[in-house]
Amino acid sequence: MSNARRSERGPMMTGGTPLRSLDEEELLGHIFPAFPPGADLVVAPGDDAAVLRTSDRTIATTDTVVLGRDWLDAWSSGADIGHKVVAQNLADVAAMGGVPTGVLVTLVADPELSLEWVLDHVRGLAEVCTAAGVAVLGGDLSSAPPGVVMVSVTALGRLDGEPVLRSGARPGDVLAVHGSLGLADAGLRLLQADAPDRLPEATERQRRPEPPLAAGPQAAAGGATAMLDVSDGLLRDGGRIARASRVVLDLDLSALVPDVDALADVLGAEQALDCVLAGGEEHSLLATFPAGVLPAGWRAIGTVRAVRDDEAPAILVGGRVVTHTGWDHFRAT
Ligand SMILES: Nc1ncnc2c1ncn2[C@@H]1O[C@H](COP(=O)(O)OP(=O)(O)O)[C@@H](O)[C@H]1O
Ligand SMILES: Cc1ncc(C[n+]2csc(CCOP(=O)(O)OP(=O)(O)O)c2C)c(N)n1
Ligand SMILES: [Mg+2]
Repeated sequence: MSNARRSERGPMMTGGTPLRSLDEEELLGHIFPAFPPGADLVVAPGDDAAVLRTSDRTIATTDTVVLGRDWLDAWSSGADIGHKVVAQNLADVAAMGGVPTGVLVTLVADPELSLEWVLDHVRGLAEVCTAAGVAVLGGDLSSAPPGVVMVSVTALGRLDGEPVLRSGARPGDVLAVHGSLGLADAGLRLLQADAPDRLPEATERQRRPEPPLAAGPQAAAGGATAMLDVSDGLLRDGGRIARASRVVLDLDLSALVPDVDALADVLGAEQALDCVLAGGEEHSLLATFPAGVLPAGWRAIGTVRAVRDDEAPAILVGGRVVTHTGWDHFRAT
């Protein structure tokens, strides 16, 4: 391979032991010891499939990250990516009102990828699983063309009550958030500007989202009528609740001032507002609750009202339509 081709691949693939020097069994022999034991794991990884003791209703979700689309080698370590891909999956389980129980992990990689990156990656994902009491059930390995690395995680979860859907918001409900808004997008912008140290909290959130997992089942038990995690931006994800529930969500801009202020010194007021309204990858939880029942840790950021004859279901800011769009994988902007 030419040096030019190697340098395109970046440090993940240019130092250490390339995966092509191992066979699959050897690689799995390195990977399995990193996984947490898992109290409900009846058959651990290594057989044709794992066996997990679980509830009678199981939540299932999957999310994938791709090098160059979801992270750059220069920004994130293997452990960061392990943390991120698991956290974003567990956030989807929490957003249904469930408790995550297990994950399956598929790594598809250029054989030049280093074993050291993979082991760091496995350590990062095992850390999140251990902290959340989640078992690693297994996964798959496959090779990929030059420069390609992707990790796909499938998460399972237990549902103790009723699932909280996107479609249950009712006029008169309060719109509330648990967690920060805009930090991960601010971190992305700072990484893109090669200035990650200007707001370390933001770059850390971009690298390692911290979804409030316990707040999902807490919200479900506390009467949440609709819920999701903010992965594509407050307005875009809020719009999904509005359309599924056939209501109008009206954001109260004054409730978002602390989020904007936390970013404005570094990014300026306009970009800070953009991050808060449209920033993806935050994985905070957004939910609606009947008025007067907001559980601890949730803060009201708006209201839910009926759709008028002359309008469609939508999310508004201070009663007005806004044009910030949020993240979309396919649309060229
Ligand atoms: N390729 C696909 N095939 C089948 N279902 C899909 C596919 N991609 C997404 N979905 C489903 O569409 C819905 C929305 O997906 P997505 O926007 O990724 O949700 P989230 O933001 O919660 O991860 C989910 O129910 C998901 O399972
Ligand atoms: C190199 C790079 N470019 C762009 C982004 C920004 N980005 C990637 S995915 C995404 C949105 C969330 O991802 P998605 O797969 O849509 O999550 P889901 O909604 O399925 O949970 C954003 C803002 C990034 N993190 N890294
Ligand atoms: Mg998804």
